[in-house]
Amino acid sequence: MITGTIVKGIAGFYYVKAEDKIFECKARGKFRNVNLIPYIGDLVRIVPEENQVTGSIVEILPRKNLLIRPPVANIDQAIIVFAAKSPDPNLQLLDRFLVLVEEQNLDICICINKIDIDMEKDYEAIKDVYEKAGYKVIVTSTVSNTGIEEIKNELRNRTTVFAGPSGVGKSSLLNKVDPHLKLKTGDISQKVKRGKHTTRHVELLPFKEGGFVLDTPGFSSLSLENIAPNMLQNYFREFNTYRAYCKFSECSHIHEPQCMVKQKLDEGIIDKGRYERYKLIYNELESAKQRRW
Ligand SMILES: Nc1nc2c(ncn2[C@@H]2O[C@H](COP(=O)(O)OP(=O)(O)OP(=O)(O)O)[C@@H](O)[C@H]2O)c(=O)[nH]1
Ligand SMILES: [Zn+2]
Repeated sequence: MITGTIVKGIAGFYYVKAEDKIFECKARGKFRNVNLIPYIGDLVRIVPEENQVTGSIVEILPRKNLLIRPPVANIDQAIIVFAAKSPDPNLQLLDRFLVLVEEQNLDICICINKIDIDMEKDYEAIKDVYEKAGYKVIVTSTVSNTGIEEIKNELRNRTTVFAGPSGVGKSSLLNKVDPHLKLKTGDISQKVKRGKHTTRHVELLPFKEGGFVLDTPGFSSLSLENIAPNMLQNYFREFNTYRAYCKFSECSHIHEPQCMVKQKLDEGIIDKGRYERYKLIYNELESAKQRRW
């Protein structure tokens, strides 16, 4: 019996990477009977057949976590990729990504790519805002090879989901850190054309220096509607230090008096843009909640 990681699943077969080989495996009935379904990312024990190509999964080892969208187990971290230019950074979208990932309790790293075409270096101000909020920010360019080593350091021996809007350079970055990955890159229209003919499976790609990356657009939807409004503050990590000092324990940090979050906003310690986006998402979640009643 050997231990490996499920890297993809197609039509009832699970592909398990173990001892530097990929085994095509069927799941044995034993754990199916107790309603255990293997997920991509699961660490499993397999019994290889003599041919060393096929085998059976006989046990699923305990999971560290399980993402629902995309459905993957044992993810260590998310790298959220944005472009400094082309497409211009949409911070409202970035904060939504962050909320979703914070909710999943993963380590987070923000990557600002394409800095080679940001002549005014506008990305520096964005980097500053998110570093102050408590995030690690890596700036990269696949053209000038900036930050590639830093991304490698993040990926090594961990399982990472790469997320971010279309066209920011996620595939280009992954190809830079490991040319073996050979991901398709290009302009969006080309990809859409190709997309019609290829089914995209969720797949963990083994990183040559150890670890896995998840090849997927990441989060297929950025609907936050399932988050209760009063939970949202937990996912703006720069509020964490202060919210215990608000007068009201149920403080939403919007209209209550003696709110420490608002005080820190006035003092310039909490970023105004981040706070405005918090308010926007909060109000949106409130209206979604009202609609449900
Ligand atoms: N100037 C510049 N262009 C880049 C950089 N990285 C990627 N690009 C270009 O940006 C375009 C999109 O890159 P992709 O790697 O396909 O982007 P993606 O994020 O994987 O896109 P989706 O698969 O649609 O989510 C391509 O034309 C790349 O050549 C960079 O650092 N600088
Ligand atoms: Zn408050």
